[in-house]
Amino acid sequence: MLIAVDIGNTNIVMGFLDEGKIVGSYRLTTKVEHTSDEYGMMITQFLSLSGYEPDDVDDVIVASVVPKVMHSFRSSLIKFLDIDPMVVGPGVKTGMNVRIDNPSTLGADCLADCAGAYYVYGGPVLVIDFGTATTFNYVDERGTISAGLITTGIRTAAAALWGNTAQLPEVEITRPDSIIATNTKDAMQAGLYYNFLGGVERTIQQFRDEIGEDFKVVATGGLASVFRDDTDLIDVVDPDLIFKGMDVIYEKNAD
Ligand SMILES: Nc1ncnc2c1ncn2[C@@H]1O[C@H](COP(=O)(O)OP(=O)(O)O)[C@@H](O)[C@H]1O
Ligand SMILES: CC(C)(COP(=O)(O)O)[C@@H](O)C(=O)NCCC(=O)O
Ligand SMILES: [K+]
Repeated sequence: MLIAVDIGNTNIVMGFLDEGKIVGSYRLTTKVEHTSDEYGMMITQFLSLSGYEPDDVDDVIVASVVPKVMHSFRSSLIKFLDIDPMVVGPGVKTGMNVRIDNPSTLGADCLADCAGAYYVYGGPVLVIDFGTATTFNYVDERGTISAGLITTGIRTAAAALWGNTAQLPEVEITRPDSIIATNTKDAMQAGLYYNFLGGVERTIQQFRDEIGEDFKVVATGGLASVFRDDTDLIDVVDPDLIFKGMDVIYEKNAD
């Protein structure tokens, strides 16, 4: 079995892949202070929840955008699974052609998302990752990543709102029943929801205007399903996209 690990700024998400099929996925809070023993305990518990033992794990591939966490996580894999993981980054073949100013600066998660989208859904495809940040990456029909946008995550933006105001509470990011908001909570929920949805739709539209070819839109990330029922500009929501990308990348590099 292959374990694919996405170390994001808010969550570490682990996918267990048995012959390319996702047989389990687990989410934990990204905390810089976690020790390798704490990670090791979580990994072995998740394995056992899915009916596996450490010995069943053939290899691990990691895509990390949090270098500090990467260190203790890697140590935990060495100590508990006796595996030094493959790390998505410079020197690892992805089959993608990254045509931005400095290809090595593209986030490993964005790269793996793009590989997943390209190999599973085909190009051209616009890949949107709704995580701590919201990212848009464009992949053409030949697998060239030619543009990437980064903006605030929905919850990150919302947290800045309640974090910088004395009287605004934390609210759930969810579709409001109506835009006719008449109390603080509803006002925030509808304001955040429609403002962000509009921004996402306009961003997709701008790609359509400037690119001049038809493309699919695939969304992933912890908050990808928020707008799912409210826009026809997103074709597919795939929460496992990054694992699919990492599986392809793993196969390209395994001897
Ligand atoms: N199972 C879930 N369903 C819906 N939203 C989730 C889930 N887990 C996490 N989230 C939300 O998604 C966001 C994290 O998304 P994620 O793509 O994991 O971000 P990152 O990769 O930046 O860590 C957080 O705001 C979190 O509250
Ligand atoms: C843009 C990101 C912060 C997104 O991180 P996430 O929301 O997945 O935690 C991450 O992909 C990153 O740090 N990228 C490096 C800069 C770049 O991609 O250009
Ligand atoms: K992510």
